[in-house]
This record gives sequence, C-alpha cells and structure tokens, in this order.
Amino acid sequence: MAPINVTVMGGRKDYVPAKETLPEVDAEGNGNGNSAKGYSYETLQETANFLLARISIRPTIGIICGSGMGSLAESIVDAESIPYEEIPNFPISTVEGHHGRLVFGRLDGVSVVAMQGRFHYYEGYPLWKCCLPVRVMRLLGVKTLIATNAAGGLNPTYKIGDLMIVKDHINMMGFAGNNPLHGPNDERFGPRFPPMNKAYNYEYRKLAKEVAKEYNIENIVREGVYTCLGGPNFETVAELNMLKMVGVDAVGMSTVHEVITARHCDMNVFALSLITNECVTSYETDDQANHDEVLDVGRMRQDILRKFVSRLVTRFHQIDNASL
Ligand SMILES: O=P(O)(O)O[C@@H]1C[C@H](O)[C@@H](CO)O1
Ligand code: HPA
Repeated sequence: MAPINVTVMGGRKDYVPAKETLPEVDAEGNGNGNSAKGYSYETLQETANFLLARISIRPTIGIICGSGMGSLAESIVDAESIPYEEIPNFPISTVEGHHGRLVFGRLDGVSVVAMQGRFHYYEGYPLWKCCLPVRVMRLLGVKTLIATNAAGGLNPTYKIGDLMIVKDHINMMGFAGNNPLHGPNDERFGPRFPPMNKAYNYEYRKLAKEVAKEYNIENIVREGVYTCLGGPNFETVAELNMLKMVGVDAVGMSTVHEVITARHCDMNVFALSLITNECVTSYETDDQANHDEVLDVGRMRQDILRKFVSRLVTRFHQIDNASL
C-alpha cells in the first residue's frame, strides 16, 4: 500500500495504514455506514456453513462480550475458537479489549457461541456489518442472544462496577436514520416492520434478578435504559444532560443495533451493561471518561460477570426448553 502524506503536529510524516487493521469499505464503496447494501441471505448462509463444517458444537445461546469483558468466554469448556480473519465475510476487530474470535463450546453443559470482540460503528463499519454476526448466529441455530457491554452510568444512583440489566433502549442513531435494517428487507431474516416494544425478554430479566439474589449481588444489580451513540468520542456534558432528561440510565457505543437485528430474526434477547465509569454531567470537575478505565473495571468485575452470565445461560436454557 502506498504511503499517505499526513500533516501531524510538528510537521509532515509518511503514514502507512496498517491494512489488516482497517475495515474495508462496503460493496458500494462506502465506508461511512450509510449504505443500504448488506450481505445477502445466501452469503451469510455460506458463512454459517463454513462454521458448521469447522465446529462440532451446535450452539443455542450466543454471547457478545463487551469491552474488557472477553474473559466471559474463558469459562467455556470444550472450546473451539475461530479467529475472525479466518471466517468468510466477517469483519475484523480493531479495538483494544476485543480479541477478535468466535469461541464455541459449553457453559454448564449448554452449547454456546461467544463473540470475543464485537464490531462498532466508529471502527468504520456500517451498522448492518456490525450486526452481521448476529444473523450468522441465527443461521447456526442460536435462538437466544446475551449482549454485554461496558457503559457509562448516567443514573446518579449507579456506581462503578454495577451491573445494569437492560430493560429498554433508546435508538439515538436510529433517530438520525441510521439503522441496521435500513435497505431492502429479506423476509427470510424477518419482517419489514419488526416491533421493538418487547425487545428485552421479560422472563430473562426476572430470572436475572433471581440469580442476582441467589448470588448475593443484588446490591450491585440494577435495571435501566441504555442508549448507544456512534462514538468514538465520549459524550459532552450537554449531551449527557439531555440523555438524562429523556430517561437514559447508561450510555455506550454498541448493543442497540445488535438487539434490533436479533429481534428482527426472532431471537430472545438479554442485555447487560457493566457500569465502568460515572458520566460527567457537570463542568465543575476534571474527571474524564477513558478507555483504560473501562478495561480496568472489566477486569475488576470479571469473576462476578463470569459466574453471573454462566448461571444465566443455564437458567435461560431451562426456560427456553420448557416453553418448547
Ligand atoms: O463494546 P462495548 O460497547 O462494550 O464498548 C464500550 C463502548 C466503546 O467501544 C468502548 C469505550 O471505552 O467501550
Ligand atoms: N460513554 C460511551 N460509551 C462508554 C462509556 C461512556 O461513558 N463508558 C463505556 N463505554
């Protein structure tokens, strides 16, 4: 790749983009996320077939690990991992704290697949591509999605290290017309106009609160509303105060579009936010959100998260099977 001349502070410098770490533009040549073109059902079926040929597990529950929460996948036994680079049509992870592989295996005897590394809009991927793994999971036979994320706590009662069961979301990016389902609809995935009022499964949320009691962690488990902004910058004070006014409890840069995609293809959804920082809603402070702190809190809470999510997998599996 030819060097690009860029002006940096202190003068000009030759910069060679690390090709393997830059997301490619989409099929229409757009890298800005506004393309209506996604991969076809057949293309994603090819991806699913590739994975089915490589792995012996047939997962029914899919887990997306949030920033710094990759260790969730380390409890998986009989694990078979496939790096994203080896998976046809898959993007690659470019964010620190996101390993970039699918881990198939068993959690407490339940067959699962975990994404150790998710795709974010700010990495340059259009929303449909950020959510491509969700559709692939569905084609693999996954019926339940557990999406985890790191988020800033906006609700003033939330503390760093709290776990927020997501009860609902506000799709801020959708307000601006950016939606993973934008563009032609393939009914084999789901309907043109999917409802979103029961996006976060009520039974799962109830169970999660029971498990929190069982594990004596109910004092750190909350339930609230999440929103996703496009990132990569953290929010301004004015933005955060506006979000607070409209009822947002936690702010992040993911999950909402994954949940929309999952509900579109009729998956049951549970989402969990780890509160990694308190949002700065005042001008009278020197505090600043930063990614290192996000990763540190992920490490600090890794044992609790692993135990909690493993137990949720077992309990969700029980109720999914009971309702068959
Ligand atoms: O992948 P998630 O949503 O957990 O990551 C959050 C949002 C940004 O990617 C990053 C900011 O530190 O953490
Ligand atoms: N804002 C947005 N995304 C985040 C935050 C935040 O404060 N913390 C972790 N991810």
